[in-house]
Amino acid sequence: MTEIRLHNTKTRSKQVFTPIDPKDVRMYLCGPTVYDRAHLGNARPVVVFDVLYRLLRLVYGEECVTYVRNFTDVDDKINATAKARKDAGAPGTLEDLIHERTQETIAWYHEDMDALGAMRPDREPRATAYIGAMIAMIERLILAGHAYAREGHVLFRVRSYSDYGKLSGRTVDDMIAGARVEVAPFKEDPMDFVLWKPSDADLPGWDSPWGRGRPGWHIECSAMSYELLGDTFDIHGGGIDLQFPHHENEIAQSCCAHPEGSFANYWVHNEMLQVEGKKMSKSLGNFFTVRDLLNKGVPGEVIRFVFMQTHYTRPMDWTAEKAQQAEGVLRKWRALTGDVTPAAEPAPAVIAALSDDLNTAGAIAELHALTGDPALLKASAQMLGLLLDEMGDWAAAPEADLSAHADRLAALRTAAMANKDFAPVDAFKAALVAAGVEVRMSKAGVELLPGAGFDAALLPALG
Ligand SMILES: Nc1ncnc2c1ncn2[C@@H]1O[C@H](COP(=O)(O)OP(=O)(O)OP(=O)(O)O)[C@@H](O)[C@H]1O
Ligand SMILES: [Zn+2]
Repeated sequence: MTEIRLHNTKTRSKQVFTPIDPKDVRMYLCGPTVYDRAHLGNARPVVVFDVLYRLLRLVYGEECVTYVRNFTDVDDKINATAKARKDAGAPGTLEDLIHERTQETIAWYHEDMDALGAMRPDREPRATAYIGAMIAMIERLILAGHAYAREGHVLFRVRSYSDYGKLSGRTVDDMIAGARVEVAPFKEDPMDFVLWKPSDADLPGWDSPWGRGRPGWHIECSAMSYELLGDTFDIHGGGIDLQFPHHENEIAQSCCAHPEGSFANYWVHNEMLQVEGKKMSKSLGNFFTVRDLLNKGVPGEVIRFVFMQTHYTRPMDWTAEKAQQAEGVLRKWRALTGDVTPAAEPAPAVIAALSDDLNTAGAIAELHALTGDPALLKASAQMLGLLLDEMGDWAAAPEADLSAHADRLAALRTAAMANKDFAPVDAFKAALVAAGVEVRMSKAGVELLPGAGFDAALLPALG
């Protein structure tokens, strides 16, 4: 059987992956909070873990892998968007509007992630369907002395769990010094975190032994993974931004509520998609959505390809240039493999690259070597979620012929050199750029290339 190696954050090393039960390989990924469209950064873990899911299914068998990714559908940000709609006069109760918002966001999420060629996980639990399981887990924690109730809140007693901080390699004292922790009067210790909190009368809430309230974010993943995957499972994934405190807290809760288990054996974290060196995030406002790109005409397959060119443990930027190169390669491969029936198995070298801690860039390099064997190329690319029929043959649309526009721009430039009036050149060039054309002007001549957001309908008239 193919040996898979994964970088395990827990041990800070690349390890051979040995499942607990090869007939039932179990993976949990922290999913989105469903209050708005996913930005491009949110899509990175989806693609990374989709590649891992596909690999696990190939190695262990399609029926032998369970992949769970949750939807966090209880959150202040969701409430805020629903409230804004209500204030703007939308009909229905706040509860209706919250439900409407989460339903709509989940549908968008599916649409956008489907477009990236990501398979749907086997289970996609919504937090609101597991409130009972969360309450049960919190009760166990209180009974075992790992949590305490105060003023309608329940808090996890961080100092009661001696392994706290192991995943992220910090001591509790470092964490207190380094993090801005909320010092609330009901906390025994500033590090303690919320398992349950009271809810305002007009916001979603559930009856509990501690009054009407709602769960903290961290307990959601502990409860849902326990219910669906058990007290010990194989792989837990998420963005590196979640390592502390979210994952640290998940471990503390799960291991203290179910000391008979060890929670997740392998922790796999993807690095961030960045914008000028900073994490793309809603709070920094430096984001664009997957939908923005798709609407600009960037095929989902191109987005996926660009992601896979960088190892998941490295930060990466999105650039139009990378998208353009990816598009060029995919067009070529799609033309080569169009009607070809894929080979029965992917190339061993592609599987070997993926098995080596998801070396997707290495796997793509292997694909480049397979262009002489279209059937094998197709089977191997499909292993990576590329060249799939269900992604639609976007590459069937011919590349735009921009030669007439290039000639026109060259003629305008020649005229401008003579009469020193560059305004017409600049205007024509700006119109091309607005249509998504990449304009390269040099002494040698004018070159026009359709960029990632190219739209032929916006091309300027030739006059
Ligand atoms: N820039 C990024 N690059 C890669 N992964 C990211 C990035 N931003 C968020 N993620 C991941 O996206 C997933 C969904 O996260 P979540 O819904 O909490 O994001 P969010 O709160 O909308 O994002 P933000 O961090 O922008 O506020 C998580 O696994 C998280 O690690
Ligand atoms: Zn989680």
